[in-house]
Amino acid sequence: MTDIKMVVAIIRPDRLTDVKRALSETGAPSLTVTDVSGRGSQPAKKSQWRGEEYVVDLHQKVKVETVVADTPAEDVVEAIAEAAQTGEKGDGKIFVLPVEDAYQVRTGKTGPDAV
Ligand SMILES: Nc1ncnc2c1ncn2[C@@H]1O[C@H](COP(=O)(O)OP(=O)(O)OP(=O)(O)O)[C@@H](O)[C@H]1O
Repeated sequence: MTDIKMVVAIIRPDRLTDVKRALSETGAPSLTVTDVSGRGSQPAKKSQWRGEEYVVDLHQKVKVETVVADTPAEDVVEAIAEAAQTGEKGDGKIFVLPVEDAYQVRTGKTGPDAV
């Protein structure tokens, strides 16, 4: 049976348009996008509010979740990485997770056919 994988990418918000395009071109156009904030090795920023200095250590990012069955997860990772990279700290990370099963609400299909 075909493996189902979820590729979770945390990327810069301004790379989203290019990442969406890259995913479509790779044959994996379906995705879920969430605004998130997070922390990696990107340094904290100092800001001021009403004269008080404070540290912003959580950065605005976008989480892109793509579940694939027929398209290899490695291709999805490569497409996202290429489209999301600027070379600066904070470009993000990509994780690949196994997916137990899938269910298509409209048709009742399950497994890879539902993806
Ligand atoms: N180990 C992790 N677990 C969960 N989320 C992470 C992890 N590493 C990074 N992230 C998420 O990815 C975002 C971007 O990470 P960032 O690019 O700063 O990390 P890095 O890959 O460690 O460093 P850099 O690419 O800057 O050298 C973080 O703000 C966070 O949301």
